[in-house]
Amino acid sequence: MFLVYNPAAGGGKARKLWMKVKDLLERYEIDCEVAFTEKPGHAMELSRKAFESGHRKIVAFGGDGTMNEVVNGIFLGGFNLEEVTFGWIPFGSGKDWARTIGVPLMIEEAVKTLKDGRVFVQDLGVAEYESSNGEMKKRVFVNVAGLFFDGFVTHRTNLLRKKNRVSYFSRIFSSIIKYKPPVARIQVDERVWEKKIFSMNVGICKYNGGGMNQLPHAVPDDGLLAVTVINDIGKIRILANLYRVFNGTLLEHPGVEGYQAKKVTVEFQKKEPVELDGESFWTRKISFSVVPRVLRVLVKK
Ligand SMILES: Nc1ncnc2c1ncn2[C@@H]1O[C@H](COP(=O)(O)OP(=O)(O)OP(=O)(O)O)[C@@H](O)[C@H]1O
Repeated sequence: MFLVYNPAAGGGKARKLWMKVKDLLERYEIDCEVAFTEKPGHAMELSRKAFESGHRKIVAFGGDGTMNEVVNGIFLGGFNLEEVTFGWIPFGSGKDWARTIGVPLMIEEAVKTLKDGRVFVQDLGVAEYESSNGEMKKRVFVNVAGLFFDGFVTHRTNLLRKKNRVSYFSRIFSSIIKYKPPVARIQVDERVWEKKIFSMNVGICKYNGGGMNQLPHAVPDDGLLAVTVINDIGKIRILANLYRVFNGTLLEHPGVEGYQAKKVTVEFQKKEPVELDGESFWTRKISFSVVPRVLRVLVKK
């Protein structure tokens, strides 16, 4: 087994937990090679190298961003994802992927799952987008992608030096005030619209932003992308209905549309921030598709 350990996860708190994780790995007799990430993007390189040197069980310690990089390392390396079994010890602000698929959120139980868990095979999201120099790029996502307000707020929170629930929620509120919904052209399978949208998510799983249920209709292994479109219903209504992302009733609001689709394309009039599993970048055009049941993940029995 190969462990990619992100010491920067959880605002750097992960670094202090290494001895605890090491003890747990020994206690559960899990034999593994470990590598620490040294910079953003490094987890991708480490997982690709682990595959090349023969590892087929690749595990990460970190948040959704670390898992995203570990999976992208294998996918963008051109290797067959189905040959790998991924494991995850979730840590950090986003344990959102874990919430849907059943990876334990507590460290000890997550370590134990690496030993005695069962394999769950889920779909994989694929994003193809125009990069800043006009080149088309491809990246996969394991959990949720966010556009419009979701892309904007993720971009702004990623710039925060100190990340905790208070700074995160104050960023959400200040972003709601600041955000100006743009007009965009959206295609969800055969349906096409050109309109102002407040926020949009495309995902394999349900949660993002640290426990917000943005895609209550997502089924991780149905071969489809779940899509939520929040129309431009006005900031007062947005604030008054914010509770719906916490109690799973988002789609019950008449201003919110839910779809299941195989292909989604969004074209903005100018570059806008978009996020994939919490990692943000700017693009003018992005398409999403899905590879059904290809990602093998260890989850609780
Ligand atoms: N050694 C490092 N120093 C700084 N950043 C790193 C390092 N290793 C990895 N990273 C970056 O840390 C970021 C956060 O990782 P991850 O999402 O797993 O944790 P997190 O605590 O949930 O993150 P966040 O709170 O930033 O959302 C990723 O963008 C990753 O590329």
